[in-house]
Amino acid sequence: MNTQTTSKTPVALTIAGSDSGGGAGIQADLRTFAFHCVHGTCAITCVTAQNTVGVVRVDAMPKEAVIAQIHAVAEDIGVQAAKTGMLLNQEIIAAVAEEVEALQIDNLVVDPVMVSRTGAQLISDDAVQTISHLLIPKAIIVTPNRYEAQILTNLEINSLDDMKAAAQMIHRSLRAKAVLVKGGGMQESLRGIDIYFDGQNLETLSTLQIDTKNTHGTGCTLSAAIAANLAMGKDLFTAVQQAKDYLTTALSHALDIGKGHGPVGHFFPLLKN
Ligand SMILES: Nc1ncnc2c1ncn2[C@@H]1O[C@H](COP(=O)(O)OP(=O)(O)OP(=O)(O)O)[C@@H](O)[C@H]1O
Ligand SMILES: Cc1ncc(COP(=O)(O)O)c(N)n1
Repeated sequence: MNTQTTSKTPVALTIAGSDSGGGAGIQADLRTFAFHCVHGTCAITCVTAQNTVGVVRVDAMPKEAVIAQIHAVAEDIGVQAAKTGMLLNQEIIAAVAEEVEALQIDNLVVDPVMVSRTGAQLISDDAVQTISHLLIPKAIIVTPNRYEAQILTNLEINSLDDMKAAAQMIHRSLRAKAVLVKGGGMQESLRGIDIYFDGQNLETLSTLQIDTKNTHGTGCTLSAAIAANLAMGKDLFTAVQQAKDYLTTALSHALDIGKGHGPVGHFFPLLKN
């Protein structure tokens, strides 16, 4: 028996909430890391009771517990890249921002989970301010959806030009190193088109539009795939492009489970047909 362990295994950390339905949050992130051959570690910020129809209940972890999880991973295993998802409240966001600064985690992908695809705000106004001012400046990239980009900029976003203006404003006024404004919440002709801006390059990333109601976990999967690619040492734009390809394939293999929006499917590398 070969007892050697694999050396130089890339490690990624997700700091996010648990989704009991397994479609989004920590569960989607760890699955995405695994399908990139990246070892996944996690710091759970909150536990949601949710399914394909909606969120029934959310219980926050104490901020000390969140920090202890990050510490335990960082001081022993090390972290090549991290992503944040649902951070829930101001205390957790501020503590996470302080910790990533102290640990000098440079490859930090911030998915600013604030508003659902349907436009409902998921966190308090205070928490929005804390994400904007404490966390986004520490990110290598921030990935707002349409509504999150609207909140971060106070712009109405209805067109591709609006998405571009928002990406540029988030870069400039919130000091985000790079921005990906996602188009999943746009009208049908723009769905699946994302705008990338890193201060120099303004790129439009478009893919096949997938006609499915099973879109739960798209944002989590995309940001986790970016973090996985960064953990493997890819440059930022390549990491984003390849993550987008992964997400599009996962979306085209989405799982038709539950009564609502089923999760994107990650099993495609294992499927024969
Ligand atoms: N129908 C679709 N076809 C192809 N790509 C899509 C489709 N819907 C969303 N996407 C892509 O999914 C990714 C996530 O975008 P979205 O705007 O849905 O983010 P989100 O709101 O954070 O996700 P979620 O709906 O999971 O909360 C983006 O790359 C977006 O372009
Ligand atoms: C615990 C948790 N985290 C994040 C999301 C958003 O998921 P997504 O934007 O990928 O659908 C969610 N529904 N639940």
